[in-house]
Amino acid sequence: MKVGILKEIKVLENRVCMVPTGVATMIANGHEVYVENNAGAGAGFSNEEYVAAGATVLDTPADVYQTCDMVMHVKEPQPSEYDMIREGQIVFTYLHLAADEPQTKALMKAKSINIAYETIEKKDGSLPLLVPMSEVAGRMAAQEGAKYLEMPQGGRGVLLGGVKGVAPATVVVIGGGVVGINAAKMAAGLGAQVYILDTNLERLAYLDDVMPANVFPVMSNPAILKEYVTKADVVIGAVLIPGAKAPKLITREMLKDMKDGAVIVDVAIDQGGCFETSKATTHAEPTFTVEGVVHYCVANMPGAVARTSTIALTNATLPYAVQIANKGWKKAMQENEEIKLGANVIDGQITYKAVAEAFNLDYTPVEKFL
Ligand SMILES: NC(=O)C1=CN([C@@H]2O[C@H](COP(=O)(O)OP(=O)(O)OC[C@H]3O[C@@H](n4cnc5c(N)ncnc54)[C@H](O)[C@@H]3O)[C@@H](O)[C@H]2O)C=CC1
Ligand SMILES: CC(=O)C(=O)O
Ligand SMILES: [Mg+2]
Repeated sequence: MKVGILKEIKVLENRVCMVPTGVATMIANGHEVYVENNAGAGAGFSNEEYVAAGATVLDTPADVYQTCDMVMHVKEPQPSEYDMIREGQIVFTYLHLAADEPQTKALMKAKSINIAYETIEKKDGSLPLLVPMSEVAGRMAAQEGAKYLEMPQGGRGVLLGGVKGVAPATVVVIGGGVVGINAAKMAAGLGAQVYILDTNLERLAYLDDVMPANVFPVMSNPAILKEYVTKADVVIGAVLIPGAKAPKLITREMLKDMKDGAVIVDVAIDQGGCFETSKATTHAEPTFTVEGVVHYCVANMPGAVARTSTIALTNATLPYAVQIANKGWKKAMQENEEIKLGANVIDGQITYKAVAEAFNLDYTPVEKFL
């Protein structure tokens, strides 16, 4: 198969979807790899390293889409690419379709085979291609919360860990999954008083076992949410219903009771965000303020630490990319339930239920195509 490595084009997105050692693995499996010019430069991987690994460098994204049977990205295809995607072409990347109707319709129109990293799911319900970036974004969320609490950044001027004789900041994490546990761990390490809210009792029990003494797992419900965001200096949004639009848990009205200069970090923004007032921002202009509350809503947080993130992401994606390339998408899905759950839009039809539901469009089970 001809495999294409596209350069990321979102603002300040420096990750790349395959490192040179990954290219060597693909080639050892009998495939050809085509890399867009300088695709790895932002993460510190030169064209020369890709060529040494056996890849061919192509000038433009159009060349990559034109040449390859499967194209890979980190982030979702951007509008400038929609018309380049070819019928029957495999597109393997994060898609986050439930938050993006224009992209969903563009991929339907393209009749391509769109496999989303974020809905590939193991038997135990874990999301192996989301986990590494959730670890990064969770850890970053505590850092960003600390940074935007500083007065020059618009925050209320509270130091996360406090100092002797002065209480630390209160951090409320909504969602105790991978993002949540990583955010809580970092905020706790800096000395904050951390509350981690989830609706899954088993998960709360686990968090209670593994979290340090300054992290308090709490069963979430609307009344508890209202109470805890009111006392928070930082609120981190980290909920997920796989593949679906994030539930709006914090309303504009609730912000009015929050402290002036408090900070929201809505990590769930890639799925639409869990605050009513969230809208996606970029690393160039990460924040805005509503009702006196600073909102940080960057949909590609790990792109800011591209070196760490690229290596962590490609460690996880490569084995799946190799399987899809070796077997073709149909056989890969027939033989591996995890990859089958990655099918979001196939040949013009939506094959992931939560995406169809997000836009009230028809759902077609992927089995129809296998
Ligand atoms: N902005 C960015 O750059 C990035 C965003 N993300 C996003 O962060 C979000 C969280 O991802 P993960 O932690 O990996 O998911 P996860 O599946 O590990 O955890 C989600 C948690 O939310 C909980 N939950 C669901 N509904 C809830 C509710 N109503 N109230 C309280 N808790 C609830 C679940 O029980 C689960 O423990 C996802 O949308 C993911 O795509 C991940 C990486 C980067
Ligand atoms: C998961 C995701 O949205 C990211 O890594 O950018
Ligand atoms: Mg994202």
